[in-house]
Amino acid sequence: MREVIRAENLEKRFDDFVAVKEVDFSVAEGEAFGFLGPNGAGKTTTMRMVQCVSPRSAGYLEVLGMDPTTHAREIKALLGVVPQEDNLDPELTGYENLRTYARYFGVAKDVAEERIARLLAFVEMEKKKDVIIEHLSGGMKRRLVLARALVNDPRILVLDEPTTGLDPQARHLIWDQLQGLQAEGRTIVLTTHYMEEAERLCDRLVIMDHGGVLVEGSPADLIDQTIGRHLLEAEAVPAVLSCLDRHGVEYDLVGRLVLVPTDDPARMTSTLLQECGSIRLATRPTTLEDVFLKLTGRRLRE
Ligand SMILES: Nc1ncnc2c1ncn2[C@@H]1O[C@H](COP(=O)(O)OP(=O)(O)OP(=O)(O)O)[C@@H](O)[C@H]1O
Repeated sequence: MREVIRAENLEKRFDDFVAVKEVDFSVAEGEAFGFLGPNGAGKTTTMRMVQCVSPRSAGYLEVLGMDPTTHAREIKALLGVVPQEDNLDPELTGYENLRTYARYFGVAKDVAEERIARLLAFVEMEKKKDVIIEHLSGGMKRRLVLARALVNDPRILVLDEPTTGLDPQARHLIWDQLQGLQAEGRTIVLTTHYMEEAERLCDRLVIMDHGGVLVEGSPADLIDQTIGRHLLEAEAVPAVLSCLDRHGVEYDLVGRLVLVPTDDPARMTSTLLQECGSIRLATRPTTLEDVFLKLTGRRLRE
């Protein structure tokens, strides 16, 4: 598959603070690629370099075969950007916001009208297209920002926390729309601190922390390689810990819980129940949150 973004040893410094350090990643055409990490991990800073709005301090970066330092205009014309903060013009309507962008990108008037109508339908905002932005809900604004990012018919869609702050229904709608866009063949690059979003949308992702990349892979690979498919959670009482030790089972202690990776949750459950009597335990699929916890000792959202 053709590579559309490549970063090697990418670095961004603000004075003597290194916000992004020695980051490597590559994005293939048509895939959904994610940056998952807690606040301050360096996700937005990385995205801004890709979007050609913040020059890199060191390293190599190529977007659609071009260097953002020398070809910012050409790259920007081929990107659709959903920034972290909604920056729609609050005094204009949704339709007017889209039309302003179409003019900015020099889209011919008749093409723009047809495209804006199609995009408003796509994000389910036809009925509200003439309402001024400040009278819309957060989810509606987010959908309009997504539609606006598509006005120039971009090859790559770059989204910085597309669903932060939205309720579950609004979030699911955006997820469906992003999956639809990927099915059309567009490349999707997104940042998120929601592990569910990363698991659901991303073919591959990097997990970032403190400006660096911890691991890269598909959600399933990262889970398999770091922990395994299932986790058993039990109270970290002495009877449980000594039972696990007796059986030579590895575990992690997190607060008052013991987390036990297992390929056979039913067997592990019955062993513990037989040997420890009445204890509280549960098994569940491993998540990327668990992967992050395992790698850093911290939760994604603390
Ligand atoms: N213009 C700037 N000047 C100085 N420091 C900055 C600047 N922009 C970002 N930083 C710092 O760089 C680090 C990474 O910030 P960044 O916004 O990339 O994190 P993030 O992973 O996107 O986090 P969030 O999930 O909160 O958006 C933070 O410590 C931030 O304070």
